[in-house]
Amino acid sequence: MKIMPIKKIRAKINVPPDKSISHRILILSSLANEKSVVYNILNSKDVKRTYNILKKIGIKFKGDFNKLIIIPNKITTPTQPLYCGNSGTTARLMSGVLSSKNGLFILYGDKSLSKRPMKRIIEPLNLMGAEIKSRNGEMPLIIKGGNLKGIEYTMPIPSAQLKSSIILAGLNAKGETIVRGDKGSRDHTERILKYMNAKIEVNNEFIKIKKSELKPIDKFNIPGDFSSAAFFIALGILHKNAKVEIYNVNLNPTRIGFLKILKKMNANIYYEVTEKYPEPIGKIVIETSNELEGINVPKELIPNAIDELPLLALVATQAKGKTILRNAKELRVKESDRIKAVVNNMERIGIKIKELEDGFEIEGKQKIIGGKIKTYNDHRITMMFSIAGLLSKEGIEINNPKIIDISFPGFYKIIKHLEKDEF
Ligand SMILES: O=C(O)C1=C[C@@H](OP(=O)(O)O)[C@@H](O)[C@H](O)C1
Ligand SMILES: C=C(OP(=O)(O)O)C(=O)O
Repeated sequence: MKIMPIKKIRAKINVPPDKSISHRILILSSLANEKSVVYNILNSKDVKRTYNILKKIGIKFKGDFNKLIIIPNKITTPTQPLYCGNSGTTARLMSGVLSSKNGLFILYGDKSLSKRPMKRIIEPLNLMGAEIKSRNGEMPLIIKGGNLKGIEYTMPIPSAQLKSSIILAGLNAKGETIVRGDKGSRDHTERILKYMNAKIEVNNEFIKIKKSELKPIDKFNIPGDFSSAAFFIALGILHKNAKVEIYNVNLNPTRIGFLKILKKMNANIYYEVTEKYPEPIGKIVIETSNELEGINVPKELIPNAIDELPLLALVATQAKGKTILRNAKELRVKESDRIKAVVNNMERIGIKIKELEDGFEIEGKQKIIGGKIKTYNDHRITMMFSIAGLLSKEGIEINNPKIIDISFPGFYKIIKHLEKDEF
C-alpha cells in the first residue's frame, strides 16, 4: 500500500477506545465479586488476547465488545498454554494475576514478545512466593501460582506493566504490598481499583495494596485512546493546511506527556477536559503549526509519552533547530527496537537522524521525500510512517499495513476520510 500526500485536512475524528484501559477493565472485572457490564471495549488484536486467556481460565462472558457482561468465576488450570500474541500488557498483567492463583499456567507469545524482557516481573512475583520459570527471563513463562505474601519492592524502571503486575498479585496476597519507584507511569490500574473499592493507597512515594474484595464495574466509559489520537495530533501540527478536532479522548495526566512536549515546541494545540471521573476525558483541537522549535525532551515527561516518542521524531523534522531525545532506552524493548526502527526508516525517506543509545538527535527543517519503509511488524511504527506518507513529497510504501489491528483497527479508514472537509 502506498500512502500519498494530501493537500488539505479539515477533520473531526473519534479514535477507538483506549487499549490500556480495555485490558485492565477485562482483567479487573473478572476478579470482582459479581458480574460487570462494560461498554465500548477496544476490539483490537492485543485486547482479544487478554479476553481469550480470561475465557480459557474459566471467566464467563456474554455479549460482544460493544456491550460485554463479565461473569467472574473460579480460576482453573487450563489444558493448553495461554497465548499472549504480540501483547506485552497481556503477558505482564496476566502473570501478576496467575501468580496469585493456585494452579499451573504457561504463557507464551509471538516472535516479538518472546524477545521482550520478563525478568522485571519474574523477580518481584517470585519474591512474593510464585514459582515462575523461564529461559533467560524470556517467554514462555511457566507459572506455579498461589499462596503469595506481600512485599515491599522498588522498581528499577518506571513501567506501568511492571507496577500493575505486582499490584494484581498483591490483590490476592497475604499482608500488604508496597511498590516504589514509579515515576508517573500510566495509572489506569490504580484508578480502576479505587473505582472498584479496593484497599489501595496511592501517593507520590508509593502504592500500597491489600487483599481486597472488588465491587463490579458499572457505567465505566472507556474513552478514546490518546496514543491513537497522537498520530492525528502530529499530522495536524505538521501538515501545511490542517485543522483537526479529536473528541472523547482520554486526557489522563499520566498519558499526555506528548501534548506537553508539543506545547513546549510551540505547537498550535488546545485541549479541554470535559469529564473527570474515573478517567479525564475531553477534546483536542490541532492546527498547522509553522513556528515549531526543537527541544531537549525533559526526562520527567518520558514515562508519560513513552508510546508517542517515535512520533516525536517526525515532529522534530519540521521544527527549527535540533531536537534531542535521551533517557528512552525502553524504546528498544517494545514490539520492535523502536529507536532502530525510527532511525532506519527516517533514513529510508530522506531524513538525517543520529541514533543514540537511549534516543535520537534530529536537526529540523528537513524535507520528507518518501520511499519504502520497513514496518518491523510494529503497529506504531507502521502508523507513524503512514502519517509521514501524508506529509511526504513522493508518498510512502508500507508492506504489511494489517499489523495496525494490534491497537487501532480503522486507522486507514480515518486516513481515507481525511480528504473530506468536515468543517
Ligand atoms: O501498562 C500499559 O498498558 C502499557 C505500558 C507501557 O509499557 P511499559 O510498562 O513497559 O512502559 C506502554 O508502552 C504500553 O504500550 C502499554
Ligand atoms: C508497547 C505497546 O504495547 P504492549 O507493551 O502491550 O505490547 C504499545 O502498544 O505500544
